[in-house]
Amino acid sequence: MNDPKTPLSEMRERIDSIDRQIQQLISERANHARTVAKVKGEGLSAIDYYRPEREAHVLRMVVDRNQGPLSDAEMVRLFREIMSSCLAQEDPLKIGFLGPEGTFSEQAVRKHFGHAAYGLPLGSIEEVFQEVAAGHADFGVVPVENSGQGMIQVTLDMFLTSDATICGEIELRVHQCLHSRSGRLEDVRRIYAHAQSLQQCKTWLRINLPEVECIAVSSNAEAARLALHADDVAAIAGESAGKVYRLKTVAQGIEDRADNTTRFLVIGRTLFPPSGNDRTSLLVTVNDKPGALYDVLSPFAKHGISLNRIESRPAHTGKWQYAFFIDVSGHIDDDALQAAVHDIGESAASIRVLGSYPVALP
Ligand SMILES: C=C(O[C@@H]1C=C(C(=O)O)C=C[C@H]1O)C(=O)O
Repeated sequence: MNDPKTPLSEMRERIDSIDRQIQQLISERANHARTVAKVKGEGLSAIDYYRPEREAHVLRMVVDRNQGPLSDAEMVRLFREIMSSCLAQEDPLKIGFLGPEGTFSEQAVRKHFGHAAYGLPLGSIEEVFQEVAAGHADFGVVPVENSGQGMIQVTLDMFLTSDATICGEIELRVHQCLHSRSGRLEDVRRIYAHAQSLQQCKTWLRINLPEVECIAVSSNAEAARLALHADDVAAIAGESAGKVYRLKTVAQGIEDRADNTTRFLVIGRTLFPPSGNDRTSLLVTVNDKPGALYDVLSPFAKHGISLNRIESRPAHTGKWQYAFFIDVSGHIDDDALQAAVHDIGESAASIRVLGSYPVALP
């Protein structure tokens, strides 16, 4: 006990022993997951085995059991990666996202599907929808809303013209950084970033770099790529984009709102069963007549369903026709929601269930 190294080496031995057990259990788990996959059918691909509702349930149990010291989000991340590797034993899920590498969309893909999934960087939100529809990607991940700036209209409008379903939602805390080749604030004369990111950092830019020219480009990762070519150019992007393009960080956490969060949707081609804590997205079009919106909303109150969100867009089907994107609590298999959808169908021009999916995990 007098040797100060003894307690340390004892602790390390204990950690080694725990690691051996963890590793053995992970292997055992992977074997079970493989057996489950065999039960579901031989020779199928990952998308046939993948059960988002079961994964959400597994992760909620992880949160319920968690007693620290690691946070719920950390525990969920670790278990997500274990499930990701278990599922990818067959062949990995292919996930389309708004590229290039290093975007917040890619971070959302990793948060939801883990690192064993195959990420397919695509050129635009439209392309993500197209590649999912064509079957080139199993799922797609698209941004839909930012806590400070509201809805991303391109994404909403894609649901008006495509058959995409919604299979999940992801909430990502967005931390913005300023990156450049030199890493020195005094060198910066021009800043590249996605328009949304410039908006999110407006106050910081006004205070710290009032004279600098700000230029909007197609993505933050593209901004980082451009910053590689000159010493007086900086890019606003996430930490991972800075790493991908080997830039130095001039400043971090430069977003104006401390709770800056972007919500992403997982899009696919099918609907999944209930997970126990779900949200349903509906697309309702109405004709221009008195009380149209009242007729859409009153069935939710009548059947005791909580409305989470409503957003209106021009419907593209005719002048002055409107499409309402409505998110409610519950799964479309619930009797109350079935009844509400039936009632709305009586008065609305059309109603479509975009998807029922597990509420975002931490
Ligand atoms: C093992 C299963 O299949 C897949 C793998 C899971 C896992 O590793 O826990 C969970 C759901 C499925 O995506 C299952 O359905 O239980």
